[in-house]
Formats: sequence, structure tokens, C-alpha cells
Amino acid sequence: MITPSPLSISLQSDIQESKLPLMEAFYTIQGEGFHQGRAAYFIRLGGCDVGCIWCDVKESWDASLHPQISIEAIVSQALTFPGRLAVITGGEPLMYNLDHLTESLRKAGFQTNIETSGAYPVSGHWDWICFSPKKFKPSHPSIFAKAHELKVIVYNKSDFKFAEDYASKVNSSCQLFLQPEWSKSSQMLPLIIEYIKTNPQWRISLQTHKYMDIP
Ligand SMILES: C[S@@+](CC[C@H](N)C(=O)[O-])C[C@H]1O[C@@H](n2cnc3c(N)ncnc32)[C@H](O)[C@@H]1O
Ligand SMILES: Nc1nc2[nH]cc(C(=O)O)c2c(=O)[nH]1
Ligand code: SF4
Ligand SMILES: [Mg+2]
Repeated sequence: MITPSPLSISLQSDIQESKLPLMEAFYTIQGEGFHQGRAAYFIRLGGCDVGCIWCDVKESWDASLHPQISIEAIVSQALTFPGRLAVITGGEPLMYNLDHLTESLRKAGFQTNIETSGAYPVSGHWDWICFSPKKFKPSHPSIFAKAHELKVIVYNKSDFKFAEDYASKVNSSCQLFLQPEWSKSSQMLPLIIEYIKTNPQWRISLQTHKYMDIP
């Protein structure tokens, strides 16, 4: 058996964490969920194998199409804007170990929020975890105790049952949101409104940035 030397271990973790595939980064308004309406710097990492049929950012899926950018450069670009809320999204950001990215952002004064499907183990140090589970890939068990927000996308009627299954698995302080799938909004919105009036523990989340025509 070959035991890796301490040097090769530290090199491996450097390779894993010092650069990340960056699809785009932009300063905008958080459009969805609990923090909707706040100025935020979005960091969108490339790479996702969850395969949601209705994903609104399929260009993110192939990580190899996006450049490897150093965490130092990502954070220094973020610092050029006045807001100090960073939202890490993707792609599926938890495909990567995010300890180094979140520590660097926190040291620079950022609040760290993440948008995740929960399909990979939770790494990183988060102020807010928005967990949006998917039927296309099971959740990793580490997410249930840690999620601050459960945001279920409603694409058809069966998603209400899916949402309740997940609500019964997350921690008791987790905030519950139903968000219409964008292309099905006109059919699903009336159902969501009636559902929430009957089940007031849920709240509605709309993709308000799409109505405002901002990134
Ligand atoms: C593009 S995903 C990236 C983060 C992560 N992969 C995830 O799915 O949570 C960001 C958010 O957009 C939601 N989303 C993606 N496509 C959508 C669509 N067509 N309509 C409504 N919400 C959508 C996801 O559920 C997630 O909450
Ligand atoms: N404005 C804005 N708000 C968002 N909230 C979650 C987003 C995402 O794609 O993760 C998103 C996004 O792409 N734009
Ligand atoms: S998990 Fe997120 S990025 Fe991946 S396909 Fe689904 S919505 Fe798109
Ligand atoms: Mg989006």
C-alpha cells in the first residue's frame, strides 16, 4: 500500500480548493427566497450532474467549459462592489469543497449564502443555506440539519407531496418556500396560492429578478 506523504496531501487539498470553475459572477438583487430583495454578489460555479429537465442555467452543467479562477481573484473582484452579501450558486456548488472559498469571503467581511440542491456533502461555513431538493438526484443526509431554507420548485401537482416529504425531514427552524417553475408559472401559481392559504407554514418565492429583467 502506498501512503501519501504529508506533502502530497497538502498539494491535493490545494488543488481542490485554491481554484474553482467560475461560470460568471455578478452584482444584483437576490431575486428568490428568504433574502429576496437584498443586494448580493452572485458567484456561479460551473458543474452539475443533477439533470433537472427544467433547469434555467443548463450552460453551467459542463464544468470544463468554465475557467478555473483563483479564490483570491474571486474575492478581490467581489470586494469592488459595496454589498457584503455573497451568494454561491451554480451549477451545483457543493460538488466542490467550499471551506477555503467561504473562509476567504468571511475574512473579507462577506455574509456567505448558498443555493444548493443538497446532492453533495455540505462543506464550507455558511450564514444561510437555501436547500432546493430535486427528484432527479437524492439529497445527501448532511443537509437536513443544516438547511435554513427549504425551497421546493413546483413543476406539477405531485411536487406538493414532494415538498411535504422534505419539510418533514429538515430541522424545525427551516423556513419553507414553494417556488413555481418558471415555464409553468401560469398553471402552478394558482395552485400554490391555494395551497399556502390552507397550509400557512409555507411561503411563496417568485423569481423576482426575471420579472425585473435583471441578472
Ligand atoms: C440554477 S440553481 C443552482 C443551485 C443548485 N444547483 C440548486 O439547484 O439549488 C438556483 C436556483 O434556481 C432554481 N431553479 C432552477 N431552474 C428553475 C426554473 N426553471 N424555475 C424556477 N426555479 C428554478 C433552483 O431550484 C435553485 O433554487
Ligand atoms: N437575481 C438573481 N437571484 C437569484 N437567486 C438565486 C439565483 C440562482 O440562480 O441561484 C439567482 C439568480 O440567478 N439571479
Ligand atoms: S441542481 Fe440546480 S444547476 Fe443542477 S440541474 Fe438542477 S437546477 Fe440546474
Ligand atoms: Mg437563477
